[in-house]
Amino acid sequence: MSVSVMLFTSDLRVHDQPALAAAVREADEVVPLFVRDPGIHRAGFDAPNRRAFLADCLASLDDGLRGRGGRLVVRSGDVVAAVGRIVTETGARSVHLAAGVSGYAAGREKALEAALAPLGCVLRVHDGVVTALPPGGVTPANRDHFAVFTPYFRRWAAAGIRPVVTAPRRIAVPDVPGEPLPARAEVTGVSPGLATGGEEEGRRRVKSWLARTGSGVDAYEERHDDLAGDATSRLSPHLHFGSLSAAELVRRAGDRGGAGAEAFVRQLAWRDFHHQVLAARPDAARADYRTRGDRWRDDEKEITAWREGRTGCPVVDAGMRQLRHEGWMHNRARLLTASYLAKTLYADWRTGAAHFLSLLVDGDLANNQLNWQWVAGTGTDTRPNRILNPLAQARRFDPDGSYVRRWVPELASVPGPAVHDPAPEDRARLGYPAPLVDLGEARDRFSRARGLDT
Ligand SMILES: Cc1cc2nc3c(=O)[nH]c(=O)nc-3n(C[C@H](O)[C@H](O)[C@H](O)COP(=O)(O)OP(=O)(O)OC[C@H]3O[C@@H](n4cnc5c(N)ncnc54)[C@H](O)[C@@H]3O)c2cc1C
Repeated sequence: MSVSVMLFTSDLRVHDQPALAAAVREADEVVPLFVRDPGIHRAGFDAPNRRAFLADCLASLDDGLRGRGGRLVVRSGDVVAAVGRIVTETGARSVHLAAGVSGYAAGREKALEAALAPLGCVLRVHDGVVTALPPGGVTPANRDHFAVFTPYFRRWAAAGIRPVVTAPRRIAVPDVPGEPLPARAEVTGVSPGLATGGEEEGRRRVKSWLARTGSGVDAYEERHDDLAGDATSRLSPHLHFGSLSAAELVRRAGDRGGAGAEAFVRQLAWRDFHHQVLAARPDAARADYRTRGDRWRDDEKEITAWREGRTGCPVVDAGMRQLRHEGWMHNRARLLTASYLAKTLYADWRTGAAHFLSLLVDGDLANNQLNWQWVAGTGTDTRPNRILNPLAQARRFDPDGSYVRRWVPELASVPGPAVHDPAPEDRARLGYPAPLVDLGEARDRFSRARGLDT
C-alpha cells in the first residue's frame, strides 16, 4: 500500500482542490492532515474570529472527506515535527501542500523539505490552490512581480485560469490516530455577528450570490460601494481559509458573464495581485513597500478612539463598530477608516493593520497589509498622497445615512444625511463625541509631512 500525506493549510476544501486530487492520484491511501501549530499564534496570525471560523471549516472538511470514505486527521504541535511523525508512522513517500505566499509559508516549505528528505519522503508543493493565478504566473519584463495593478490585470485576464479540478470520488485513509476536531463553541472573544464557516456554507453562498437579483453579482458593478446595501459577496473569509477555490469562483463568475461579473472578477484579480506582491516581497508584511520618509504621529489617545469607534466622525465610527461586531467590514468602510487612521490622524499603518488583523475573519497578510500600504501611500497606489475626505465619502456612499444609523445607535434619531455631521448640541445631547480632529487641518498636516504644497 502506498501512502501520501495531504497537509491542509489555507485550502480547506475537497472541491477544486488540486493538491488533494494529486495526493489521491499518487497513492493508494492518503492522510488528510491538519496541524494546529502554535507557530501560527507566535507569528501573530491568530485571532478568535479566525479560530472560530477555522473550527467550522475543519468540521465541514471532515464531513466532505467522510462523504468520500475518508476523514480529517488533526494533530497539534510544530507542523514540521507533526508531519515527520505521520510520515514515520505510515511510511508515506510524499507530502502534498499548497504553495503559500508569506515568509512564514516559505519557511515552512523549506523546513518540511529538509525534514522529509532523510525519511525518504518528498514534498510536493502545488501552485494555483490558494490564488486563481499563481504568483509568478505572469511577470513584467525583467521583474519578478507587478507593482501596478492595471498592467497586472491585463496580463492576468489574458493568461487564463486553470480548469476546475473534480473532487476525488473516494479517499482511503490509513489507520492513524488523530485528535478531536476543535469546536467553535470553545473559542472565546468571538464577535457576536461572526459568519459561519466551512465549505458547504461557502458553496451555498456562491450559489446564492451568482443567482440572486438586485444584490448579487449582476448588481455588483453599480452597488458594490453602497455601504448600507451590503451588496458584495462576503466570500472573503471563505477565500482566506480556502473553503472556496478562487480559481473556481473566477470561472463560475466568468461563465455567468455581464458587467457585474466582470467587475467582481476584477476584484478577485486584486486578491491575486496582492498575493504576488507579498510572495516576491515577504518583508512588505511589515516594512514599507515604498518608503515615503513618514514620521508617523502615533497619538495613543486618538488611536484608541479610532479602535473603539469614537472618533466623532460617524462613518468612520460605523465601520470600526461593524468590524468589532461582525469581524468583517465593507470594503468602502475599510478604505475610509484606514485612510482616516493613516492620513487624517497620520498614525503608522502597521498599528491599524494589526488592529484589523486582530478582528477580521478574512484577515490575511497579503490582502490586509498590502491594502493598508495602498491606503497609506507606502504601497502600490500610483497616487500615494491622495486623502479620502470621510465626510464626502459618507455623503456619496451612504447618501441617506442608513449605514451610520445601523452601527452608531446613539445617532439613530438623527434623520437622513444629517447623521454624517451632527450639530454640536445634538452630539452633546445624544452622548456622541465631538470630532477628534478638524479634517481641513489634518489634511494640511499630512500634506506638509509628505512635503506637498498645501
Ligand atoms: C485597509 C484594508 C484592509 C483589507 N484587509 C483585507 C483582508 O485582510 N482580507 C481580505 O480578504 N481583504 C481585505 N481587504 C480587501 C477588501 O476590503 C475585502 O476583500 C472585501 O471587503 C471582502 O468583502 P467581500 O468578500 O464581500 O468582497 P467582494 O467585493 O465581494 O469581492 C470579492 C472578493 O475579491 C477580493 N477583493 C475585493 N477587494 C479586494 C481588495 N481591495 N484587495 C484584495 N482582494 C480584494 C476578496 O477576496 C473578495 O472576497 C482590505 C481592504 C482594505 C482597504
